[in-house]
This record gives sequence, C-alpha cells and structure tokens, in this order.
Amino acid sequence: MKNRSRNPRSRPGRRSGAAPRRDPLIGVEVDVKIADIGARGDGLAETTAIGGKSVLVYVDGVLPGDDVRVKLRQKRGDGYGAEVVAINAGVTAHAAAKCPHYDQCGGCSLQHLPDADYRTWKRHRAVQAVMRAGISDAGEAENMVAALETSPPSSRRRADFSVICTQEGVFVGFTERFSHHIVNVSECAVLIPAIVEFRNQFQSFLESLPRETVTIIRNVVANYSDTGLDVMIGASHEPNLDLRQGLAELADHVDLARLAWKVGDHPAEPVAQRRTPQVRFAGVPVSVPSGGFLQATREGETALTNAIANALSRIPARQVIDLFCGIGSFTFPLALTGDRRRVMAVEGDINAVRAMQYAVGKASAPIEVIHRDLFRQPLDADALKDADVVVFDPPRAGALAQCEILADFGPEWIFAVSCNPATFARDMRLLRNGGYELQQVVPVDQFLWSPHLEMFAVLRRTLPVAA
Ligand SMILES: C[S@@+](CC[C@H](N)C(=O)[O-])C[C@H]1O[C@@H](n2cnc3c(N)ncnc32)[C@H](O)[C@@H]1O
Repeated sequence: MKNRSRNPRSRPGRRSGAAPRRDPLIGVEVDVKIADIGARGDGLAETTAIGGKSVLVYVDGVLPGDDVRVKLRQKRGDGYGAEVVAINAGVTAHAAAKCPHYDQCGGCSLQHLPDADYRTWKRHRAVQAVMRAGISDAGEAENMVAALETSPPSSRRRADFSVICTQEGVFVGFTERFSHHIVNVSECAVLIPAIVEFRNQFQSFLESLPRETVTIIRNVVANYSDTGLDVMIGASHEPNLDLRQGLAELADHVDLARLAWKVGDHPAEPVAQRRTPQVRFAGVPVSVPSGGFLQATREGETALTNAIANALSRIPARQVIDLFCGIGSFTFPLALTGDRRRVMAVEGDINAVRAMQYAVGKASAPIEVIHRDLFRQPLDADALKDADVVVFDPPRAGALAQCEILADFGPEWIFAVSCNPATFARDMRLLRNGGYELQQVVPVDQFLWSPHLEMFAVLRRTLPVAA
C-alpha cells in the first residue's frame, strides 16, 4: 500500500492575513471499503459514517476490496481526497512497486495494480468513454473496443521535469500527487534510460551552480529524437555567459543533440547544437522543434499509425486531411505508405509547420502544410468537400469547434485520435448526433501506470451531409 508521507522539500508557502475558513470534515477519520478505481487512478469509496450523510472518498494507492481507515485531506470535486492511516482487515494483493520513488512521485498512480488488472482497468476506461459518447448498451460498447495496445516500461521518450531550488537543495523531477512538492526521480520505470541519465547529470550540474542562478530555471523538457536527446530549459531570465559556457560543456559531456533555452513565451534559443534532432516518419527525416510534440513512445506512435493504416486499407481514399498534424507522425505515413495519397496537413504551431514544410519539400511528398488555429478557425464546408477521410488528433481540450463543422459537412470517414477520454466522449457524441456511426475504438497505452489513455476511433457517415 502506498505510503505518501509528507515531503518536507517544499517551496516556502505564503501566508495570507485572514485564516481561511476550514472545512469541518478535513482531518476526520473514517473506515471505508474500496469499491472501485476512479478515472484518476484512486480507489473510490462511499461512506455515510459522517453524520449519516453520503460522502464520496478518493483514496490514493489502494485497490477494490481494501478495508482501510482514511483521513480526509482535501475537498476534491464531488467528494474528498483521503490518505490511508490504518489498514483494517482483508487487504487485497497489491503488486510490488516498479520504482523506488513510487510512494512519493505523482507521475505514476497504478503500479500497485497487478498487471492483468491494470490492463483490464485501462481498456475499461475506453469502454466507459464510448458509453459516455452515447453508446448506452454496455455489451455494444465492450465489443467496439479492441484489445489494449501497450508500451513497455522504460520506453517514454519525452519528459517535462519541474525544477526548484530550496534550502534543502535542488529538485529536478515530477510533482507529488495533489501537491507542489517536487520529487527527485533519480530512477524511473517509464522513461527511457537516456532521459533518466540526463536528469541525474543535470541535477548534479545545477548543484554546482550558485543558488541565484538555479532559481531562474523553471523546468526542463527532454525529447529523445532519433539523433539523440533534445533538451529545452524553461527559465525566467536569459542565462549569463558563465552559465552558457557551463551548459555547452554539459551538452558535450552528456552528448546532447541540442540544448536550448526558453524565456517565458519567447522562442527557444539554441545554446548548443551538436546534431539536428530528427525523427523519421515513413522514412522521411523531420527536424524536431525545441520542445516540440512527439507521441510519447515509439511503440504508441506505431500502434496509432498501424491503426490508421488498417482502417485506411478498407477505403479507396485519394484525398486525406490531417488536422492537428504536429510534425507529421501520421501525415507522412498517410501520404507515402501503400497507395500514395494527397494529404492536406493543418497545424497551429508555426515551428512544427516550418519543420514539416522543409521535410515535405526535400522528400517531394504529396503534402500541403497549412498553418492555422483550428480552435478559432476550424476548416469550413468548402475546405472539407474534396476529402475522403479526415484524421484529427487534437490536444487534451479536444476538437469541439472542428467537430461542430464535421458533424454537418464532414466526409464519409473520420479517424479520431484523442489523449483525453472526457473530450473524446464529447466530440464523439457531437459527430454521432451529426450522423456518424462510431465503428471501432483502439485504446493505446503510452502512459504506463498513469490514468492517461490514448484512443483511436473510426467513424463512418450514415446520414447525408447537411444541405
Ligand atoms: C496531440 S498533438 C498531435 C500531433 C500529431 N498528430 C502527432 O501525432 O505527432 C496535438 C497537436 O495540435 C497542435 N495544436 C494545439 N492547438 C492547436 C490549435 N488551436 N490549432 C491547430 N493546432 C493546434 C499542437 O501544436 C500539436 O502539434
């Protein structure tokens, strides 16, 4: 059972003048039996032990069947977050943690689930999302969802570490759950070893610097490209000359492909570029912009592109639109594998668009890349009219504005990729109301032992386009 003891290494908190009004239930202890695991990976229990009123309790690090005494720690949504203070009878068999930081680190929350139960739970999240999209028959939703595609441990190729410097030292890591404390993750069971090794070297490097230098650093993003690690440091100020020199030496020492520095919303500026960070999609090399988006694991990217290719193999598609295309994980395979197809690729990040345009030109690929904010200016009926298939893969917020137009004017086929079951359900519901049939969902787990889930969906229009 997870023991989330308080981490003393916190930022000093601020005190306001007036004492905040305290919720009388905070600090109360109750006995509960865990009934289920919720969407964020905590155990769920309901108790009427407090004044006969039903209270929902979210407990970290427990499994269904666990009988525990918990202390309510904070208000959380429609219930209370709680921590285990004692184990009563009948604790279920918890799996051993895969990582020494599991008790503290908020990156993973489900290592204590036995592997088969974990996979069942994760796939079930996709079934629940399908039901929230309006397929109310549980059997129908169950049949629609394919087997879970998983990524192995030590395969995550992207990490965003928080950095803080306190009286106790320098911290480079992930936040503790439900807190601002940073856990120094000197080992990690999900990240590729090269990223963990870099983190450890980077922490040692920061420990060698004056404190006032380290305090300007906010975070560090590490992307593992095909040509090596691409690192971007986020900071509040520009680095001075000494720091630049030190960073260039660190890049040599750790064999980084590139090390860039980014102040606030300003563009990232390379401090050391030893190789161009690149990835290949369908054999085409594409430069990765500093801090740019990559699918979290190679295996996850392959599972998604295979799912797209399988769905496409049944359709005589000549023209495809790839929305929220990033640097083209799907665009190049769509255009260049199997039958060559014309692809219109749309993306809001100008650095990704430039990287794509350059790669498209070099490869003479049948791809047109368009820079556009699809939240403010979704593609309209005219832009959609020649497409046989639309693929979309939005950020966590989903593709609401675009789906409203697709619902009325979208082509026969839509392939949707989503990293958020909640917005996935909303967008699928919209498309189904517009006359699309949700045919298949493939759940892809790139975020091992976390509640995050990627989903691929195939939709087919069964009602004609709006007049
Ligand atoms: C989940 S990523 C998918 C990228 C790509 N499909 C891939 O697999 O690598 C979402 C992409 O949407 C882009 N994006 C975010 N907001 C956007 C907007 N308002 N308009 C257009 N693109 C946006 C991001 O820059 C990012 O590249």
